[in-house]
Amino acid sequence: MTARYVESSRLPTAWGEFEMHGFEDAEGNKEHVVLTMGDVGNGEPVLARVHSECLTGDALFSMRCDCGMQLHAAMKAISEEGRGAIFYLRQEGRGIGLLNKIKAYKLQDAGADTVEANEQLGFGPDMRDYSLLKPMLEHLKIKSVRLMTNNPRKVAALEEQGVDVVERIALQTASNPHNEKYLSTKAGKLGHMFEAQG
Ligand SMILES: Nc1nc2c(ncn2[C@@H]2O[C@H](COP(=O)(O)OP(=O)(O)OP(=O)(O)O)[C@@H](O)[C@H]2O)c(=O)[nH]1
Ligand SMILES: [Zn+2]
Repeated sequence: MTARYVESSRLPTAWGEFEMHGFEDAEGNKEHVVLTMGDVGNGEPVLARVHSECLTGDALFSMRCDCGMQLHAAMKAISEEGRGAIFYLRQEGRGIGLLNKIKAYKLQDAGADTVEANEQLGFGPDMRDYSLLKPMLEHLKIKSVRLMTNNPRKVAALEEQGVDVVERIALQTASNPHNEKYLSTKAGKLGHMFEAQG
């Protein structure tokens, strides 16, 4: 997959002013954004988050997952450093799309875990393709990152794009009764690295 740079603008947010860079991915017919703060192209490792779209968590305050809280935590961390980048990839539902994610939630309400629900719908557990990061990283001249994630596959994916992941920073948010099973499936079946919470 590839993405074409289109335009940039300012984006003032609750966590300060970011620069928003828009990319178009003709293959997936999707529009993606990268939010940056400070000079990310100066060669120093960039505090970065690769965030997969989650309409329910990012915009609708869902408590079924930790996406919204992770996005806010990443924006806050970047604003505190005054420098960083958030790659906001439109790969809703780990790449299966919003309507299929709703179908997966329905199956989860009947007892399936996140991975089983995807499989029952005929999808792999994680359909995301990170190759469209490459043109974004090149455009922004980012060669090394300190990556905020619990997902080892994201670290591997960035390294495959030729980016040096000099550090992985855990991005842990609080669990609640609605997302406990989701978080434990991520740790148990998807290899996410969570530290024990007291
Ligand atoms: N198919 C499916 N996708 C989900 C479900 N819950 C959340 N998602 C999607 O999962 C994506 C977020 O990925 P996660 O696996 O939660 O976390 P991650 O981004 O890989 O890892 P971190 O960097 O640690 O956050 C978003 O695109 C969500 O829409 C679910 O139950 N089923
Ligand atoms: Zn989510």
